[in-house]
This record gives sequence, C-alpha cells and structure tokens, in this order.
Amino acid sequence: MAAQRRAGPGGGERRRPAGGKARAGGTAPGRGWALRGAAPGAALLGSAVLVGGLLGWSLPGGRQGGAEVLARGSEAVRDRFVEVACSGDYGAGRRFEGCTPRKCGRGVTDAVITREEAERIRRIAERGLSFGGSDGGASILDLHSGALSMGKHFVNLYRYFGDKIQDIFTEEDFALYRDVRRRIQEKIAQTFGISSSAMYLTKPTFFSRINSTEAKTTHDEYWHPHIDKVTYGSFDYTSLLYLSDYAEDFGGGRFVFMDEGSNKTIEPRAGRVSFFTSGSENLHRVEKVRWGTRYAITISFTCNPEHSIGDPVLT
Ligand SMILES: O=C(O)CCC(=O)C(=O)O
Ligand SMILES: [Fe+2]
Repeated sequence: MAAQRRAGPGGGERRRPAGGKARAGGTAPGRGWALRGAAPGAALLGSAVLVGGLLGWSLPGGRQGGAEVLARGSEAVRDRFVEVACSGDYGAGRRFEGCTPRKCGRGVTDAVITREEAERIRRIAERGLSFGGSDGGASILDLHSGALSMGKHFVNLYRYFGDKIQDIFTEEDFALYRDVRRRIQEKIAQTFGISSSAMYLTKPTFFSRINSTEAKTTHDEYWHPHIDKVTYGSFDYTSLLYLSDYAEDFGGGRFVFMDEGSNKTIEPRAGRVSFFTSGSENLHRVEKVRWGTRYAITISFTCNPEHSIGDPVLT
C-alpha cells in the first residue's frame, strides 16, 4: 500500500527528535495515504522491465491458479532471493556508491524477525491505531511523523497527546522498533551487496492496518498496482514486515509482484520480511482484504542522505 506523497493530512510534522540520523528538509513525512489512483497500472505493466533472471529460484512455493507463490504462509522461509534485471530507474538521478542498486530483485525471509517480536510490534501498532482509524478499510500510523488515520483524514498523534505520548508508547517499544529496522537494513545490505551505512531510512515508513470495510476515500485504496519509486520518490529499497498471518488472521491481502506473463505472490506471515528494489522491475499490488485484519509495516530506505529520516524517539 502506498501513502500518497501529495495532499498533506492534518498530520503535519512532529517536533524534531533529538538524536537519530540528521534529517534534511524536515517536511511532513507520512503525508496522506492512498495510491495515486491506478495511474502506474496498466501502462507501466506493459513497459516495466520485469524479465527476471530468476537466479537461484527453484519454485519453492509452487504455482497456484496461474500465479507463482514465492512464499507460502504455511512455510518458514530461511532465505529466498530472486534476482530480476534492474530497470533504468536508478540511472537518471545521482548514483550513490555502495548503495544505488546494481543488483535488483526480491527477497523473503522468516529468519530475521521472530514471530514473538512481530507480535510485540503488532501490539504497538494496535495501541497507536486504537486512537484513530480510517472510516474506510485502510489505516496508517507513522511513528516518525505522528500521522494517524482518523475518519476521512489524518491527525498528528504526537501533537494531539504531547508529553502524554509516554503513557501510550514506552522506550522499549521504540527500542524494539529501532532494532527491527536495523536488522532488516542489514539483511537488505547483505543481500544486495551494498553497505548498510550507505543506506538511510526514508519516509514514509508506517504501520498499516487493513480490513474489509469498503473504501471511503482514495486514502483507503491500497490495492492499486504501483511502483514504490514512482509513488514515493525517494525509495531505493522497500521492505515489508508482516505482523499477522494470511488465511489465519485475514483472507485476501496477499502481496503480488506483477510480472509480464505471470504474477508472483507472497503470503503474509507474522515475522516475515519481504524486501525488494523499489524501481519498476518490482511493480506490485496488494489484493483486497476479504475478511479479518491485516497488519504490516512498510520500512523504506534511500541511498540519498538528503532524504534520510531519523528513528522515532520518545522525547
Ligand atoms: O503491505 C504490503 O504488503 C505492501 C505495501 C506497499 O506496497 C506499500 O506500502 O507501498
Ligand atoms: Fe508498495
């Protein structure tokens, strides 16, 4: 799902956290939420460079109804990686040595974050989201900016609660969030052969909670095909940490890489990390959730230090 970069919600900016990585700019992260319509959809599907190298890919999950399953919910995946040819999306702008993708692809692992950690993280999301929630089926909470879905709009949780925020989140919550982010960053760096210190957390990085309630605004329309680099601009590497189980906690809601000729599906599983280069080699969508509630975090990285954001801290 994609938080929209334009159209700022009432969320606005949280006071600058002390410490953490320096953030240039300081414009409101977590602005809005919803895809830019279906704009990147069909046209990009045709033009995307998606002919994967499929290195090391031995059909682990098997085929299902015309789509290949890259990772089933019922299996614990140690390390799975599928290389795809990089699109031209990384050439036009500045290239950052040790970070800008030379190797592109998709990885899935259930071995970086434990199910127990995922459950603790999900409780943080549930707590924060309990103060708001979209009227439609898709709500977000961005711990970096404080943006929280509320009805048809967004509010800023930090502005709303002020110092009382410490009654909602604890330092341990934030420490766990930081640690999870760091381990995912290292996994991405190792997999793509880049330097972890040359990549930076970027915005939006946010929790999502999706149920089957009908969409009320475009912010609720998470299911459109999109390319993260196009939708969010600064992304070079996208990661998703799933916090609930496909077919147990919710139905529908699978993640789909839309390749020419065939789709590749990832079934969410608590503790599962899926990560991929953010260019048009990885056009994707999320199926509509049919029942239950699906929790995930989108954690995004950039190679451009100017787009870096700091970890959230309780101040
Ligand atoms: O939650 C997911 O599986 C995907 C989310 C996504 O595509 C996004 O945040 O850009
Ligand atoms: Fe996305």
